[in-house]
Amino acid sequence: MADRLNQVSQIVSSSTTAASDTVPPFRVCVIGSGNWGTTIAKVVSENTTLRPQLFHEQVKMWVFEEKINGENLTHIINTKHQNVKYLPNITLPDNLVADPDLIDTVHDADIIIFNIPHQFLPRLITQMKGHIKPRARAISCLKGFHIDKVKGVCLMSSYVTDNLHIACGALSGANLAPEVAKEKWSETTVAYRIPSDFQGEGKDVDHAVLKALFHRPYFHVNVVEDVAGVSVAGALKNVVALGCGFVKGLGWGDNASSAIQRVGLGEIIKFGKLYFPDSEVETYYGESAGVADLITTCAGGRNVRVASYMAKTGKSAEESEKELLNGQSAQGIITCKEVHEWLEHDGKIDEFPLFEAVYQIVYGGKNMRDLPKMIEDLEGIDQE
Ligand SMILES: NC(=O)c1ccc[n+]([C@@H]2O[C@H](COP(=O)([O-])OP(=O)(O)OC[C@H]3O[C@@H](n4cnc5c(N)ncnc54)[C@H](O)[C@@H]3O)[C@@H](O)[C@H]2O)c1
Ligand SMILES: O=P(O)(O)OC[C@H](O)CO
Repeated sequence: MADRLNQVSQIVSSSTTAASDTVPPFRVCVIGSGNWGTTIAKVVSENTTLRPQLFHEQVKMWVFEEKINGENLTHIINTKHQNVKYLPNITLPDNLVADPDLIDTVHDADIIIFNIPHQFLPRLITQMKGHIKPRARAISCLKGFHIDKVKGVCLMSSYVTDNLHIACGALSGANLAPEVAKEKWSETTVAYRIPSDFQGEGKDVDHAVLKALFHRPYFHVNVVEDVAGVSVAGALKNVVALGCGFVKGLGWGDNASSAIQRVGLGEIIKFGKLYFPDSEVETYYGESAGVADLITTCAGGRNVRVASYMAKTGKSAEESEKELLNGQSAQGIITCKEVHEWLEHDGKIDEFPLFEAVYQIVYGGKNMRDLPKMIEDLEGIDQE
C-alpha cells in the first residue's frame, strides 16, 4: 500500500503541470465540523502532512460557529486542537485549521469535502456559488437525499454538481465516527467518476489521488465508480436503523433486528435499482458502503439509539434526538420523510413497506409494536 501511494506522489511530482487553475499540490478543505466532519478532517490532515508533493499541508475546516462556555468553537479547535463539542477527547493535527468563514474556506480549495448533516447543504451551496475554483473537485460524505419536484430524488453529490458545476463523488462506509477517530481499523468506499474535463494523470484528481487523501493504516479505502450505489446505500440504511432501534427499544432482541435488516437491505437495493438503474447490486453487497454500513449502523449508530430511546420513553423523534445527541443529527429522521414524499409522489409507497412503516411511526403516530404487521403479508393468518 505504501508503495502504491508513493508511486502516486512520484507521478505527480514528475509531471509538467499545464497552465490550469487546479494542479497539485492540491488544496483540501472540509465543509462541516460535526462528529464525522471533524473525524474526516483529521484523517485527511494526517495524509496532507505525509504527502507534500500531492497536497498542501494545511487543511481548512469550515465550522458553523457557536459559543462553548463563552468561547468560539473555532478558537477552541485552533488553540486546544480538540473539537470539544462534537468530537471530545480526540487530538486533532496542528495543520487542521478551523475557519468560521465559508467563503474563506472554499475559495482556493481544489478538493472540497462536504461533511455536514444533509439538511444544511442547500443553504451552504447557495452561499458558495461564484466563490469556488471552476475546476475544483468534491467528495460528499453526506447521507440523505434532496427531493426535487421536477428531477425527483437526487443524490447529494448530484446536488453539488448541478448547483456548483463541479465533479462530485461520495465517501461512505461502515464508519462510526468515534471508532475512526480513535483509529480503530475500518473500511470505507470512495466513489468517483472521472469527469469529462479531466486534466490528465498527475494534473487532476483521480482514484489514486483520492486513495492517497483518505486511506490511513486504520481507515482502508476502496475506490469505485458507483457514486449512486454508494450514496443510496448510505442514505437508506439510516431509515432501516430507525426500524432496528424501535424493535431494540421494545426489547425484542437480535432476531427482530435481523429481520428488519433483511427487509431493509431488500428495499435499499430495490429503491436503488428503480431510481438509479446505473447503481450496481455488487455495491450493496460487496462494498463497505453497502451491507457493512447497514450492519454497523443498526448495531451502534445514532439512528438506532434515537429510535430505541423513542421506544423506551414514548418521546418524539425530534425530542429524542435533542436529548440524546447534544447537537448531532440522526439523519434517518429526515431521510424517511424525503423517501416517503418521493414514493408518494411516484405512487410506489406500497412497494416499500419498511420505509413507509418507519415514516408512519415517526410522523404518523403509528404504533411501533405493529411493525411486523406493517412489513409482512399476513393475509389469512389470525392475529392474536
Ligand atoms: N457521525 C458518524 O458516525 C457518521 C459517519 C458516517 C457518515 N456520517 C454522515 O456525515 C454527515 C455529517 O455528520 P456529522 O456526524 O459530522 O454531523 P453531526 O451529526 O455531528 O451534526 C453536527 C454538525 O452540524 C452543524 N450544524 C448545526 N446547525 C447547522 C446549520 N444551521 N448549518 C450548518 N451546520 C450546522 C454543527 O455545527 C455540527 O458541525 C451526515 O450526513 C452523517 O449521516 C456520519
Ligand atoms: O450514527 P449514524 O446512525 O449517523 O451512522 C453513522 C455512520 O453512517 C455509520 O457508518
